Amino acid sequence: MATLSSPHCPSSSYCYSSSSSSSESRYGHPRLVKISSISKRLAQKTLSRHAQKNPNSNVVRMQGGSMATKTIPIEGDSTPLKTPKDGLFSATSWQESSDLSGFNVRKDESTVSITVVGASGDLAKKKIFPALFALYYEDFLPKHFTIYGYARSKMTDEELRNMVSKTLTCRIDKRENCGEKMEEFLKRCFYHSGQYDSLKNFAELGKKLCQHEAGRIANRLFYLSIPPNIFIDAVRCASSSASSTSGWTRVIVEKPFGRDSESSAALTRGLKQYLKEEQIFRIDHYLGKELVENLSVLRFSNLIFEPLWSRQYIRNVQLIFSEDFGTEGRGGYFDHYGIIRDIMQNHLLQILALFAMETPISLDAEDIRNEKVKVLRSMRPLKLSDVIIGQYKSHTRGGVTYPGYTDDKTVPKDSLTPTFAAAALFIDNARWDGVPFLMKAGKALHTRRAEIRVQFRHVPGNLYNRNFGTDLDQATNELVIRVQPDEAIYLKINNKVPGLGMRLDRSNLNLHYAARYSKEIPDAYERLLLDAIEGERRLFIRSDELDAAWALFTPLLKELEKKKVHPEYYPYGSRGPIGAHYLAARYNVRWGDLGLDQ
Ligand SMILES: NC(=O)C1=CN([C@@H]2O[C@H](COP(=O)(O)OP(=O)(O)OC[C@H]3O[C@@H](n4cnc5c(N)ncnc54)[C@H](OP(=O)(O)O)[C@@H]3O)[C@@H](O)[C@H]2O)C=CC1
Ligand SMILES: O=C1O[C@H](COP(=O)(O)O)[C@@H](O)[C@H](O)[C@H]1O
Repeated sequence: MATLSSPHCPSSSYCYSSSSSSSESRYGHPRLVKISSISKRLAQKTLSRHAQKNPNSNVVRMQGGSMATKTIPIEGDSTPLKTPKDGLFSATSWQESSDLSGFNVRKDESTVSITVVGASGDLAKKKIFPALFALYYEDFLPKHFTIYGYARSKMTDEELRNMVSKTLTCRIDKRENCGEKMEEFLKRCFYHSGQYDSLKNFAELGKKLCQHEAGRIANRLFYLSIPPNIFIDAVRCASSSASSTSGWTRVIVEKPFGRDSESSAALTRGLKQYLKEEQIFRIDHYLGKELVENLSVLRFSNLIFEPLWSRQYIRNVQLIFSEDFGTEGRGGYFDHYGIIRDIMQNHLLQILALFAMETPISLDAEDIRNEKVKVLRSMRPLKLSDVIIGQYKSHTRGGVTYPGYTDDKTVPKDSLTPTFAAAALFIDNARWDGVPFLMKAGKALHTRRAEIRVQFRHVPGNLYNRNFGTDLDQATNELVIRVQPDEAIYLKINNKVPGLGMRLDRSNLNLHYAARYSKEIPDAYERLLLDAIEGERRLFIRSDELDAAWALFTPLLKELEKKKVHPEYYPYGSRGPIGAHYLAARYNVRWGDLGLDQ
């Protein structure tokens, strides 16, 4: 953290300070690194992957287990490091030492301690521990790692393990030794009970972490899986009492990052009292989804897409999120935020930024984030007239009654909080001038899906126009990127129906992931946790991105609240409010997900 101090680890003569890690990201590009801050295994894996991808690179290549001493160029570090004969380590010489727990350890080895703050909660159980196990199972965690759960609830290590074990699963495509792997993983999970605002309790945690780190270079990752009103307390205490003195300290922060521009800026200021920006990993788990990450690959590594990626060929872009369940169990949280803050201002806007940004100078995190900020700052703040909001009401179908939003006991009966919203957004730059970007997000709808739909313009002077009748929209090409479920990328094209006549239909060129790839798609949290461990920031939100995102939505959110705009009610399990169609029609758009041939 900004000031590194931990009174509990005895100071090491091999104290090594680095705020970033690993020489090479999994994404195959160099970044600011200190090689000794990652484990040997992780470094070897990373470098060998780089070597495969970049056969001409002068980054050191591994040949079997043996490797001659070679120079590794480290960006941002003028002193070339040497690699010893049998592996990849820092320039410090080999040392054996007797550590706190009496084991012999090499002081130039590193370890990662991951503390899940709020370990007793829903997200920790549902996502964080399973993702950590998946990383362990796939051999992605460093050799020396320890996981700590931290929360106020009283629990023993064994009770934490028992709780965690209930949500761990093994890869469907790789079931070997699953039980054994779970046992091994659980043995490396521990629990410490403490208050989020107690320096003393965090210091006790720090002491325990030191024991596990056993004199190695200690890297510490704190995952704040707690309500946002206690973020700053937890960061203050972790920073003062439990940060690393010898390696890096990073903090993953979960959304919501405030409710508007002001509260978000206050949160950022609060965090930056104790952390540097590069230590803060603001998570938006949609950025960790496979098809969202693939957006850049699709655009920038295929000749056929990028030339079409502008107002010249694209008529509109649709970003659609729907869930077929309500706020069940999370009504208390949700009522304070609503769907615009919960989904649009972050997940959908992040996808939009990746979709619409200009080509970054490189794949480096800062270059990508610079382009995202530029596109966000080129957008017009949302106008109330370009937004419609809805709220689900109770509905009975097939003898089953589904509850309305305000039937939830934690939601006020007169709540106006939107559970559905549709909006038209515009980017005022040369590439996208006049192209509507339509967003739609809702809970308790007829289906669960997240997708990006790109509708192209009509073919000018189309020779086959008369085959389509009067509805030319039926003949436009549409590219669909289905983020979930059942990941797919398909392009709707016009095609001749085989036969002697000349009948055309619309068919799909379909890349269906389940059919094409046998490997199970990792959960977004796996990718993001691994990135945070490796110091890769491209999928995390930088503070200026966050400011730009809030600047777009804050005036609208304030107006909705000030004017007490009433939502349009829609039945649980329906396709949402009819107002969404009128909004789209105003811009000459039809929602692609509601067409006949989705
Ligand atoms: N759950 C989800 O699907 C998602 C959650 N998030 C965000 O992740 C974070 C964690 O979410 P989730 O696990 O659902 O949250 P929980 O409400 O389950 O809270 C996590 C833990 O924090 C402690 N806690 C809860 N309320 C308070 C309080 N008022 N004061 C002090 N401690 C409290 C509890 O632990 P104890 O009492 O043991 O200390 C609880 O187990 C939140 O910021 C949430 O917005 C983001 C996306 C999705
Ligand atoms: O961040 C959130 O995301 C979930 C949806 O995530 P998914 O990965 O299951 O699609 C949403 O249910 C929740 O309301 C929101 O806070």
